[in-house]
Parts: sequence; structure tokens; C-alpha cells
Amino acid sequence: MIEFEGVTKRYPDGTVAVEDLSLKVETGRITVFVGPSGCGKTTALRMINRMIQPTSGRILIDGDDVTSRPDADLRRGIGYVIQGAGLFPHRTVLDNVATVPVLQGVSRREARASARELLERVGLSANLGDRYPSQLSGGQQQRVGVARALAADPPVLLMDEPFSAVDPVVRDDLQQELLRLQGDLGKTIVLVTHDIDEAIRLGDKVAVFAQGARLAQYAAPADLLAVPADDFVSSLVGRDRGFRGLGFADGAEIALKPVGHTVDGLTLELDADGRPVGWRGPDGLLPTEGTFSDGANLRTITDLVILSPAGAAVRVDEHGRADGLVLVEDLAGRVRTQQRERLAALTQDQVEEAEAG
Ligand SMILES: Nc1ncnc2c1ncn2[C@@H]1O[C@H](COP(=O)(O)OP(=O)(O)OP(=O)(O)O)[C@@H](O)[C@H]1O
Repeated sequence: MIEFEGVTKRYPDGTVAVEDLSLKVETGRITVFVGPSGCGKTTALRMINRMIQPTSGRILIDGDDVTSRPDADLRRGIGYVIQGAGLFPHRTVLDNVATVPVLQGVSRREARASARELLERVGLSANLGDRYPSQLSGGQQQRVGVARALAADPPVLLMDEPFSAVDPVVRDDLQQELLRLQGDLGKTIVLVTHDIDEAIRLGDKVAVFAQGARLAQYAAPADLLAVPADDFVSSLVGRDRGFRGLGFADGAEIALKPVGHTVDGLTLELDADGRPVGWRGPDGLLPTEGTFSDGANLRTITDLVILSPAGAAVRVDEHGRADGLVLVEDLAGRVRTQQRERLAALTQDQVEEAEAG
């Protein structure tokens, strides 16, 4: 766990970038600092690895004050990824990734072999290893930046706007890749972004900062969407928060209708193996517009219901065979209860937090 205890940073010109910040970052999870430009996100992040010294207060990693260890020793356990990757331009990709392990005494050969594996891990083909950073796309460079930060296998990873220099499509890929990687690695990640959608997508918990790193809200993304703490958070979270919140609601508990059910004169037609072909009705065959399977969230299912000519989403099993239908009314029933459940869970969490001190 990383703990900020009453941390303040006042720059020499008098600017108070962070004022009395207290916050606990959970081990093995992704915590996102989000907020408008200049609110103190980067300053707060860089105090963790002591690139910036707090004016007052303490930061503890697993109970140890970060000031109790030499900088080099501290940073060995903390990977750092920045916007635009910050790669060494005159070193090949492989050597960029191998830099820190070589500095730590790992043989060059061994470090390069692990670097190759790491490149594949972050979704790059190992044969890009001999190129120089300028010979890669922005998204590829960013992946190399992540590989380099992971090379020393640090338990903590700090990421400062890691994906903001790339276009939205690449950004989407990189975000997905980070979530996949984190599923394998379980690092303690602190990620700074000004993009609330990125925060909601990536964060296990999101710290919404106002000016001076004042914590406006610190909550799971689903809770930020369901119950923004104040107008500031509400305006940052933006529109459609109810609909976006459905992305965090499990679709497993929706009542299903049998596949043979006729909806508005339309019946689901199946092929010989039981896979959906389309909706058969008086006007011929209409498309199903997609299917969902176990694990789908309410947002996905709602989208399918809206797109379906029958107003029904088709569920399929692991072989692609239709095994149930979700009709508008069944969806509505689930949507009705899910916000109530979320509010009840929030209240329960608050009670437990209060009891824990
Ligand atoms: N070295 C410095 N000297 C004086 N003021 C600084 C310094 N670095 C940052 N600041 C100021 O501290 C405040 C917080 O800056 P910081 O970079 O932490 O914000 P941020 O939330 O990361 O912003 P952005 O999203 O624009 O990067 C800003 O008002 C900034 O101008």
C-alpha cells in the first residue's frame, strides 16, 4: 500500500500544488489520479518516487517512509512511464528496455533476452528490437516505454499521461493492453490522466482531484458514475453517467426468455447447430445485430436490445448456440434494481470504512 499522509507541496515561487493530501493506494490495483490541468496530479505522483520532495507530510510504501531509503534504491522498486515514452533516441529498442537491468548488474545478453520477452508481453513483435525509437509509431514507442518500466520487475508502476500522445484508436488498444497485462502482473499502478473516460476504464479506484490536489472524491468508477460527490465531480464525469454505469453492472441476473419465444411477430431462426441466423417475420429475415455471452455487462446487453429489430438481445453459449433472449421488459427490470443495489452497497462500504477507522 502507498499512503499519502497530510502531504503538501509548495514550490519555491509559492504555488501550492498539493495541499494536505491524505490517500491510500491499494496494493496490486490500478489507482487513477484524474482532474483538470494544473490540479497537482503530476506533483502528487512524482512525490512517490521522490522526483519531487514534499514540503510537509509523509509518503509511505508498505509502511516505510520513502525518505528512509536512498533514491536509487527506492526507484528500483518503482517503474515510471511518461507521455511520449521518453525513450533514449540513440539506443535500440532492445537496449532501451535492457538499460535498467544492465545497470543493476544483469549481463547484457541475459537482459536483452528478457527484453525480447517483455516486448512480446506488451504486444510488440521481438523483431522490432533492433530498431531505434524514431523508427517506431507513437503507439509502439509507448509500448516500449511500458516494457522498459517493467524490465526491473518493480512492484510499483507510476504512469503519467502514458497514452495521451497517441490517437484515439491506438489509445484504446494501449488501454486494453494495459488491463490485460495488469491481469497477469498485478502491479500497484498509479496512473495520472486528465481524461475521465480513461480513468473510468482503467481505474480500480479513481481519485478525482480539484485544485491543490484536493480530493473531491475517491471511489470505484461505478460509484463515481452512480453517485458523484458534488457538482465538480458530476460535471467532470459528464453526460450519460447512468448509461455508462451499466458497463459495471453484471448482466448475469437478468431473467431470460426461451429461444423459441415470439417477439412482435418475429421468431429467432437458428441454423442446424442452433446458432442464430436472424429474426424471421412477415418481412423476411432481419439481422440479430450481434449476440452476448456469459459475463456480458448491462451496457452491452442494452445496446443489443436497442439495435435488435425484435427489441431482444440473444444470448449464446460457448459454442455460439442461442440459449436465451433478453427482452426490453426483462432488461428494464434489471436496470431498475441495479442502481438500488449499488446505493445499498455504497452505504454498506461507508459503514465498513467508518468501522475500520
Ligand atoms: N516547478 C514548479 N514551480 C512552480 N510551480 C509549479 C512547478 N511545477 C508545477 N507547478 C505548478 O503546480 C501546479 C500543479 O502542477 P502539476 O503539474 O502537478 O499539475 P497537473 O495536474 O499534473 O497538470 P497537467 O494535467 O496540466 O499536467 C500548477 O499550478 C503548476 O503550474
